[in-house]
Amino acid sequence: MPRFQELESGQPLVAKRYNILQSLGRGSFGSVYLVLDTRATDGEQLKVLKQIPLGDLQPDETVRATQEAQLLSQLHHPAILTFYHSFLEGDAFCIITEYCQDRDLDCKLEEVRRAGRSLPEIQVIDWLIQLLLALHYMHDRRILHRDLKAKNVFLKRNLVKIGDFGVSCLLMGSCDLATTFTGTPYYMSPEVLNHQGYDSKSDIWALGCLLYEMCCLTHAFQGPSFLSVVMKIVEGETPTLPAAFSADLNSVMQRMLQKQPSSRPSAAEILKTKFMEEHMQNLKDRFVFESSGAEKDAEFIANKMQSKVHLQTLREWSELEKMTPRERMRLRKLQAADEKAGRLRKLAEEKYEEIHTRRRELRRRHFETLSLDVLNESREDDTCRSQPISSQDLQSVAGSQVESKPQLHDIPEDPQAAEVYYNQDGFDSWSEDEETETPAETLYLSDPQVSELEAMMKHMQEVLEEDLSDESGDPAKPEAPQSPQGPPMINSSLLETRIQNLRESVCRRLGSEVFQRLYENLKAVRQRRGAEDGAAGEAVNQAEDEHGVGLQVDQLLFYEEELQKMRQLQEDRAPE
Ligand SMILES: Nc1ncnc2c1ncn2[C@@H]1O[C@H](COP(=O)(O)OP(=O)(O)OP(=O)(O)O)[C@@H](O)[C@H]1O
Repeated sequence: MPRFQELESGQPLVAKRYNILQSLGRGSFGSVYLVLDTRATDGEQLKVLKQIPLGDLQPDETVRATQEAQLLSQLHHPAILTFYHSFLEGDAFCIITEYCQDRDLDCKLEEVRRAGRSLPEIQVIDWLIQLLLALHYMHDRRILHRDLKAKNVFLKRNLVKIGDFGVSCLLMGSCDLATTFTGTPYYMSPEVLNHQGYDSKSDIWALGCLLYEMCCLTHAFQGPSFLSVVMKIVEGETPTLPAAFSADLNSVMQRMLQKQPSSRPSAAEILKTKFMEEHMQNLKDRFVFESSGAEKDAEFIANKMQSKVHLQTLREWSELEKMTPRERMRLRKLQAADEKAGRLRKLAEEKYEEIHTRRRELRRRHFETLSLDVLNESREDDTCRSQPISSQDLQSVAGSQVESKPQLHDIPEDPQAAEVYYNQDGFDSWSEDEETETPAETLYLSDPQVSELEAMMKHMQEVLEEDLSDESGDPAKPEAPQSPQGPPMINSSLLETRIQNLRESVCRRLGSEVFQRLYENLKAVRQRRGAEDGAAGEAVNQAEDEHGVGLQVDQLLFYEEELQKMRQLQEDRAPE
């Protein structure tokens, strides 16, 4: 199989349809590429290809991973990264997912941190609602995420999408194992660290950590060593949000970070609190506003109104001039356009009034800051724009699907050229009949974008109408997810690969000599188990741990110890 890195345009397509455009990066499981789907029929040509080397995966495990991947492709939620399909190509397992051009939440938070800013509370809540809706949808279907973290939340036109749902399970061969051994410890719950199993409440814990991170731009539980992070999670105090955030939001986060899983609310219970319901209603209104194209209507109307002013100027000019027959003909045409502009103006005034009434209503619902354009900071003054989705972004993303309209300043002064402009501008094609319908110019969002908003609104409406007290009695509802039963299926060869990858990555960053010293040092600290945290922290500091390398080495040692324990368990269970 050709290495994907070598594939460029003109090279063979992957799976006979995907053209690799660029590399997006490397994660702990494999490489990620932006691809062009040459057979896309859904308007989403850009997709993501995740290529995971199979290593020593056994054939039956490969089949199971493919089956599970197919299951994931049947999940449809606007806040869950769409999983299109998976296939085997040479020595790699490939997954095709939706592409999120605004990258992941980890990058976004880093950007905000570097700029010395913070996220406004309303933005945090907008994202929290979407993430809770996604978890609610998955938990209802007895599916757990198990690896929720900022890096697995993607941003697309300011909507959030949880990615890598179940992917770690597909790859580790066991969800229990996946939970313990995927990436970072920062989101691990006390029950996972105490080996008490993972359930839906552990996903809630991880989301609580993420909520803290969105507000404070640092991890909820931090420490200089892996062990110190673990100790804070298991025994430390529940963190509090800074005073800049509301007491209601702080209380939501603290409930999500209860040490006892049973004391944590479910996603639906959080969404059903008065505080969250109000925000959901508010978000729903803004989505209605966006998807109806009302924002673009305003721009359209403004352009048309100014065109009318321009027509008057031209008419006055022509009266002053001695007109040739050709110019008179032109004037007649302009007058006809002028009359149409008059009718249009009337329509425009009505539309304007409608939009302003709606805006006033939105503001009334404690929504002062319509323009929290986190993704597009440059448009700070544009307070009329509703924040979650900017139609300018959508237009640029939709690219060829959306025709750009001529701007007012493009109107030529020369009457002949102006005539061409008016013809292009659609005056002549605007029939009386059409005036009563929605003009084509209001269709600014592409179908997938509108349906995404509509789907999100539908999910919010469902939660708003849901009666939680009915939950237990409804036989049609799937049961809440349970902790996995029975002994975990251990795929030690994949785990070894994971450990090996981690080791190589740290070695590359530190150099093998420094790595070895740090490794031995931390190992000695870990072996004196009861040794206080400070000792491990000190050892880590010796490696100038600004990028968390020491923490990774500490984590590597933890993995190795756990692997040993699991091997021992396997041996004990093996038949004589
Ligand atoms: N669907 C996607 N849309 C846009 N960018 C993506 C998408 N999936 C992954 N990426 C980007 O590709 C890079 C690698 O992603 P990947 O998920 O493999 O690893 P990771 O999240 O960085 O680490 P880990 O494997 O430990 O979770 C990241 O920069 C991520 O933002």
